[in-house]
Amino acid sequence: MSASALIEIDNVTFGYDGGRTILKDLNLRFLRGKVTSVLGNSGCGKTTLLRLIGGVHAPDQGRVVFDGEVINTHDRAQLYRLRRRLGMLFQFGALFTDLTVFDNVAFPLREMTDLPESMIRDLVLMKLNAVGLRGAAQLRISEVSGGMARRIALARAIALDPELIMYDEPFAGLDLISMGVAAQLIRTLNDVTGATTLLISHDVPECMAISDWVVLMAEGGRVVAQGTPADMMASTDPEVRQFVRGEPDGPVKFHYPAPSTAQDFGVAGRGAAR
Ligand SMILES: Nc1ncnc2c1ncn2[C@@H]1O[C@H](COP(=O)(O)OP(=O)(O)OP(=O)(O)O)[C@@H](O)[C@H]1O
Repeated sequence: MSASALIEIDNVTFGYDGGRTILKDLNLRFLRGKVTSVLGNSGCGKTTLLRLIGGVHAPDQGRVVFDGEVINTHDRAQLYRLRRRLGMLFQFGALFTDLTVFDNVAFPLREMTDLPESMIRDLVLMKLNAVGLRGAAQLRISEVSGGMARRIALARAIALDPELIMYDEPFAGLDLISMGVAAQLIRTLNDVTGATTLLISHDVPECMAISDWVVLMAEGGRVVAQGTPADMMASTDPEVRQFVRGEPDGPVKFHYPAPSTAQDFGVAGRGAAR
């Protein structure tokens, strides 16, 4: 990949509290203006990667670089500056249920800027318009559907015009139509705002449909493969094929290692089991 990376993960190794290594010697680049998806099975370290980029944790080894600056989790002023440039949408990115849709989106603008209320109003309505919910501005969060709530959270995540938008499982719990809408929105918002998007998810078809680049990660933060969605779909690597085609069995086993069923259910060789 070229030099225009917004985020660089250089030889990063990390374990929580110095415990088990979650990411080992990880190297990745996320290019400016692109939508990149990181796919991988549960527990392989995807959320951990987002936390390192957000400066929540520091790597044990290696460095995380944001726009040429090494993230230093001890430098509070730097973190504050970097986080203002980041929009994060977490799986259960809680909206304030007692507030209106409008006030939820206005929240980061009121907290982080000194803009006059008239300008906040215009910005909020613009963001809501971008997610198709300008007309819902005065509803309370308790009155909106799950799919709408996700779009509101999205409008809130982009309220401050972040340069990097990170999504953690943005499709979780959505029905197929809402999922398609959310996916297209993520793509559109990236392109319209000129942001860079990083997405972690289990939902392969949605990620393939909207990403410029896809990274398949496995246990320990091992990068199994990366490439364009077309590259990934055409891959003959059994591990990639299993993942992108959702094949039930392949190198990654469905079952967590366990004693044999015969042993667990007490049916081992009937005659033999006493
Ligand atoms: N705060 C924490 N302290 C200790 N261990 C953690 C912490 N957060 C995550 N882990 C462990 O780190 C590993 C990677 O977790 P992570 O959430 O990054 O995976 P993931 O790929 O995002 O999984 P999922 O797709 O299920 O969200 C898991 O084994 C998890 O149990």
